[in-house]
Amino acid sequence: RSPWRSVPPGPWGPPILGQAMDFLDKRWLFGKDCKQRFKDIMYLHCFGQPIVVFNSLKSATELLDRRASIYSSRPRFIMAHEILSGGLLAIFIPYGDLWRRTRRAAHESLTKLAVRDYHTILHKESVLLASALLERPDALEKHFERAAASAAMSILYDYPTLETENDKNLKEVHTFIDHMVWSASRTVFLVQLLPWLMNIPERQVLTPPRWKYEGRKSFMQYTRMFKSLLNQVHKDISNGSERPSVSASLIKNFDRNGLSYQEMSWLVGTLYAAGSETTSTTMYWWALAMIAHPEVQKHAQAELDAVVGRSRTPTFSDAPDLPYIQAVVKEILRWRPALPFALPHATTEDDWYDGMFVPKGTLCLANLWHCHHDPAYYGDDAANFNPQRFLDVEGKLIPGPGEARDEGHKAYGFGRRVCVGRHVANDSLFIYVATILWAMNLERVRDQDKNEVPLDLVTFIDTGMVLYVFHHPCVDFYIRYSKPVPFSCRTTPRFPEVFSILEEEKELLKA
Ligand code: HEM
Repeated sequence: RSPWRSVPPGPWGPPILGQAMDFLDKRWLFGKDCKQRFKDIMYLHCFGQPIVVFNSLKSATELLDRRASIYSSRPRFIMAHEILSGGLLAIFIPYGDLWRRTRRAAHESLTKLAVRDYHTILHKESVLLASALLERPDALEKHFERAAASAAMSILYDYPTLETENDKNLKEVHTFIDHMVWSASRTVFLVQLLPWLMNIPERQVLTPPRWKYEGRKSFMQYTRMFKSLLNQVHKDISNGSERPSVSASLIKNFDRNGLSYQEMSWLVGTLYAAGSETTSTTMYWWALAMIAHPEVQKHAQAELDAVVGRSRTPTFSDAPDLPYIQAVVKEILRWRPALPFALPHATTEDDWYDGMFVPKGTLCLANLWHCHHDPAYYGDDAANFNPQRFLDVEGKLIPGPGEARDEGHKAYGFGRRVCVGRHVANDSLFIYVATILWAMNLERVRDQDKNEVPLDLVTFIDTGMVLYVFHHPCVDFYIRYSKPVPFSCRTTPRFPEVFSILEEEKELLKA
């Protein structure tokens, strides 16, 4: 059976051009009729690049999870990965020995058990976040960004808590992320289209390729930055004054990891790049869900009052008794996955699926947005925010549906490339959500006439990290972080002692 059969012709005439144009108009990807139009799996052969889009959990998990041995590479990101990052950016490393070594090292530092070492950091950040939200609810997004950045820097480098985002090192790391994302997402570099340009030597006389020279120069500059952050932890280890951090654990296991110092420094830098904005974006969506669904807040707060009480903030030891809060975290990752297409995978061998040929080098995208809103898995209310779907009649957590049984969603991706930071992410989201809801009510802002300002629950905005999907002069198609249209909210403390308890805990956690 020809793979083309699964793709209806587009409105622009000849099938190939029609499909390409359809692909450009990416709104349909998020649309309700996506599956009706394109079935479970969509195959596109566009300007030499085979692309597969999975529109159902069944096909995505069948290939990306169960056939992970051949579906776990990444497409080439020549400028962002190979030049700017010297081939060391863990999220884009192709399947092979280097990826295996970096993945193993990252995994060992971020297991469910290892992440417990960072619970104090996360607890402290949650208290700071709650205080900041009570003081200045108008800067909602900024507070989530600061908390995620500060937690990530502390967990990765044992960095002191960041009061603002004006820290010099943090700014440098963000400059790198912006540079990397920009060069990964646009057809700004001809080399992405014509990879043979990589063979032009940097120092030849006629037309020296400045992009290559500049890229390599930036790589050296970023390497110095990541190494200097790691050096600080190294010094602390030598003085015997180090505290738990991912860098410390990597340095101590240096011999076993088989990673060079440079590879290690880039691995930790990548973990920051991968973990910071995903977490803050998810929190931003969560705040939107809370003000749109006051009944969910009430339910969660009743659980918090029963389990935690009103004399202290929630802690990680409360987690087993807070199933509704855990369900809220699962639901937000399902309802609004921060990366609606996860990250692209690439195949390392030819394959067949359901009578369709998937050639080696195919770029594979899971349409998580659609998978997570599929009524076949999540019922008729799949489009709604409803944490109850993860609980049984007694209020206990239940496994997710079918192929999503582990987490209840696939927001962390698939197979061997599944998000290595998911335990940190889950724990961060849990404690932030629990502490904020314990401390305050989040409400919709009202205008002068006391009317509720409408919320846009679906629209995406074109800011934030951009994911490269496909480069071509005619088709510059890329998928972005899903982010809500900016909104603000009002916060009110739930009871008078909230401020004093938060202040006390801040002091305690400082010590
Ligand atoms: C809510 C927060 C997060 C979300 C939604 C998220 C989502 C994802 C997704 C969808 C992928 C791609 C998986 C695939 O290719 O199938 C991924 C990969 C990755 N994530 Fe996360 N992530 C989050 C937080 C974090 C954190 C906190 C860290 C680090 C501490 C992290 C580190 C990574 C790394 C290193 C990869 C690349 C794995 C590889 O290519 O082998 N992520 N994440």
